[in-house]
Formats: sequence, C-alpha cells, structure tokens
Amino acid sequence: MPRTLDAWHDSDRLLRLAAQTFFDQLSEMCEGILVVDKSARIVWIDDRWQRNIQSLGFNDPGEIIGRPVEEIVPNTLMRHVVDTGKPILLDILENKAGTYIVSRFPVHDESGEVIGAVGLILYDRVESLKPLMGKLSRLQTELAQAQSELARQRRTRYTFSNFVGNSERALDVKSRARRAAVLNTTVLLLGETGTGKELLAQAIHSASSRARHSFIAVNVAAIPETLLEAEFFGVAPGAYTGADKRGREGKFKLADGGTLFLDEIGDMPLALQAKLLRALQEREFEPLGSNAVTRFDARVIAASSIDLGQLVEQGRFRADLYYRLNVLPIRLPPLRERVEDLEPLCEHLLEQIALDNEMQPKEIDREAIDALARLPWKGNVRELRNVLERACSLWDGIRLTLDAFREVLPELEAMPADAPGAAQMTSAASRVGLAPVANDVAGLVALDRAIATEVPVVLGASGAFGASDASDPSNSSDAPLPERIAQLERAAIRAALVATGGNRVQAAKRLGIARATLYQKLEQYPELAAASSR
Ligand SMILES: Nc1ncnc2c1ncn2[C@@H]1O[C@H](COP(=O)(O)OP(=O)(O)OP(=O)(O)O)[C@@H](O)[C@H]1O
Repeated sequence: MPRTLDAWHDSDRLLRLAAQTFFDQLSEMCEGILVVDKSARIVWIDDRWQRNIQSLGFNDPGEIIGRPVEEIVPNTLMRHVVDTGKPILLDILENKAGTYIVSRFPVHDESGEVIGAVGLILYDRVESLKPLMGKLSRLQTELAQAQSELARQRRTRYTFSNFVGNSERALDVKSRARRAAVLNTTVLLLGETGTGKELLAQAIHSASSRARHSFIAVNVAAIPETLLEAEFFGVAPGAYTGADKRGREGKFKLADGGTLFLDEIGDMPLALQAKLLRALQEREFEPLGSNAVTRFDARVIAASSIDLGQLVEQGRFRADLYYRLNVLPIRLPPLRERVEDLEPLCEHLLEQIALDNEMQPKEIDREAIDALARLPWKGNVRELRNVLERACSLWDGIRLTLDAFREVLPELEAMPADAPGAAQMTSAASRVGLAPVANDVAGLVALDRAIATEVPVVLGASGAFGASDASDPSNSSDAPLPERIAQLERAAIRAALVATGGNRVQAAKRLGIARATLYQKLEQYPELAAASSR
C-alpha cells in the first residue's frame, strides 16, 4: 500500500518540520533559550540568552558552557526537570540578573529517555508586569504573615514552669502531669473553672514528644451544637449546599501529630460522643459529607469542670467514652484548697500584669494576702488575676495593701479579721451570715458575691437578687454607658442563673441567647461562671 507508506513518510517529515518550525518560532518569540544535558550541564545558549551573561557575573559564553547549570543560574530548576522528566510550564525565576517568566521542558531521545532539558525565558521585562507582581508579592507577604500567626497561635504558651504552686496538692498535680507528658495516652483534667486545666494541657504538650506539632484547643461548650461536628471532623468538599467548595479541615485533622485539647467535654451532645469514641478507638473518622475515612494521630487531652461520673449516672455522658477518656485523670485543686500558693501566685500574676501593661510590677502586703486567703475564689486563679488587675489599675501605690483590695472587694470590709479561712467556708450561707444585708453597701456586695458563688442558697436567702450592685462604680449614674450596660448584663445573667439553679443551658434559653454566647459572657464574668453548673 504505497499510498499509506507515502502518507507515513510525509507525516514523519511533516512532524520533523513542525518541530523545527515550532522551535524557530519559539526562539523568535522568547527572550532566550538554554539547553542542558542529562547531567544538567549547560550545552548551548542562544544569542538572546547571552544578554544575561554579564548580569550573572560572566563575560564570555565560553565561561559557562559545560558547567553545572546552578553554578551559572542561581535558583534554576533545570536539574529538577532533568531528574523528574516533568516540564515546568510556567514559573517565575528570580536571581541577581533579574526576574523572569520561564518555561522548562525535558528533552527525550528516541527511546523516551530524558537526555537533557530546554529552558525558555518567555519574558524578561517583568517591570511591565509590576502591578501584577506587586499584588502577588503583597499576597505572598500576607500569606506568610497569616501562616506565622497561625503557627504562633498553635504553639503552646505554657510549660510546667508556668504552673505556679508549691503546695503539696500543686506539686502532686505537676508530677502526675509530667508523667503523663512522657506517655502517649489520653489525659483527663478535672477541676473547677480557672484552676489551670488549659495551662496544664499546654504544659503536657510542650513536654511531650509531640511538642513540635500543633496544640489545638476546642471549647466544646462554646461552640453551637449544630456546628460541633463540622468543627471537629471537618467538611468534605461540596458536602452540602452552602458548604465551602474546597471543604474545610476539622480540629482533629489540624491537630494531626500534635495534641487536641477538648475543653468542657461534658457538654458534648450524645450523638457526637459516639463519633468521638469511634475516632478515639479506631484512630480514624469521616469528615461531614464524606464516605472516606481520614486517619489521625493526635493525643487527646480532655477537660471538665463538672463531675463526668455524675453525668454518666444521669445518662448525659456515655459510660464507654468516659472510661476511654479516664485513662489518666488529674484533679486540679481549687485555689481555696491550696491557699498556701496564694503568695507565689500573686507575685507571678502581678509580674504578668506588669508585663502586659508595661508598668512596674506591684508588690503585695502580707496582710492583704491573709485577707484574700479567706475568700472562696470560685473563679480560682482566673478570678484572682482579675482582682489583682483591678487592684493594680485602681491603686496608685507600688505596694498593694489591704485597702487596695477593699476598693475591689468591698466584702473584705464586711468580713471580720478573724473570719475563718476559705477552706472552711464551704457554703454561701456562712458568707451571707457574715455580711449585713440590704442597705449597707459592703453587705450588699457581699451578698452579691455570695449569690455569684453559691446560687441556690442565696435564692432562698434573698429576694433582693435583682438589686443592683451599689458599690460597683459602674452603677453610678456618672459611669460610662458601656460599663453600665455591662453591669446590667451581669445582673441579667446572674438572675437567669439563679432562676435556673445555675443550669447554663436553661439560663441561655431564658435569656434568649445562644448557649455559646452565654459561655462567652461567662468567660468575661468568671465570678458568674463559678456560680453555675453546666
Ligand atoms: N497554677 C497556675 N499558675 C499560674 N497561672 C495559673 C495557674 N492556674 C491557672 N492560671 C492562670 O489562670 C487563668 C485560667 O487558667 P486556665 O484557662 O488554664 O483554667 P481552666 O481550668 O482551663 O479554666 P476553664 O475551665 O474556665 O476553661 C490563665 O490565665 C492561667 O494562666
């Protein structure tokens, strides 16, 4: 079939000519061509490419032929193309000679083996692309900043040295946590709000072999129930209408290799508890809207300020999940049970406050510490820090005396000097008993704080719950509006907590706000947080 043969020969010739024409056209169009052999040594450059020689520090083409390409062209990827046999169709090459838009192709022999590569400078007047390049570089800078901020947030701030306290209880907590750090098991931190559960979780992570990886914290209570699953396990691309087309990674994935801190685990809805249990057991999970499983390798540290055992009894927490989490429980004592740590804690917190506010650290009188030791500190170290911060801002002197705290804690006034220590003061009834009620300002505030700390008792003890906190400067009609609004807000939240016996879910409903919003508010007002159960 001569015609077919002719056609074959014709097409073969045609192809060769096409390749030649393509090459000629391309060399016309582009700003320079460079060819390397299979060991990435330069074998040929065209006339246009020669224009770059001087900017690269050479005078003659003879000086560069036969040399490894990266010795001549900094940042080139020609060797990569030869090694992988894969083209790089479009790239930006930046080096001391300038910024270029380049293209790189492997060259194959008849058997398909890579025998070299061709590099084309498509565009060398990147100056004219300046606005575009400027935008690109701005975006790159922003991305780098966002990435470093994210990495900073995911790094832990705390180590064991930040957990202040030399009391027997504090030392015991630290030694248990140190032991937990070297193991890879699940840890359960139990303790009232503000006792340092998150601090300890970070310290365990920092001292573990996972320290180089992320520490991801999720407050289960602060996330609306409907969003929890996506937040935990992520969303597959295009999983549902309105979902991000590219999907979203969940906290489990983000914590991969590192530590996942699940705060207020007792607030997790039952349906999600099942999925969490499976994830912990199987070490894999399915993102929302996906059938494919994702493996994960993160240590889980869970925390709770309520007795999980009790929740199990009430059928609000799965027993199997409880046992799975309760491998290594650590109980953090409330501050009132380790009042000997008050002094070092005050010193540490005063230093922190000074650093944060760029001021000289204040000192604290022994007499003031003794008085503080008699308070119940339901908001624990967090509440202590708030009190110290307020005292620092209101008190001019360098030493915080008892008077400095009388301004912040008027109930100190009402408390007899020989009042029993906080450790013995286990009920609000005893505190209310100490305080004169009604029109006496200090008494009213004492009552107010007692309400904030021991809700149910005071419910019966005072019908005057709605009475405003007369000693609070924000109550004065001269107080700025934001302070007065905050005061009203506190009063409303407190009233709702009282009315619901401290139940946060019901209180949020009563207030007509989302549960997550209430949790945010309680973070703002730890003395109220201390008053409520979950
Ligand atoms: N032992 C401690 N030494 C120094 N600072 C502490 C200590 N315990 C708690 N803090 C500080 O008190 C504040 C509250 O601590 P953290 O958030 O760890 O408590 P938490 O138990 O996780 O509270 P919540 O249950 O409300 O989330 C933080 O500023 C923390 O640095």
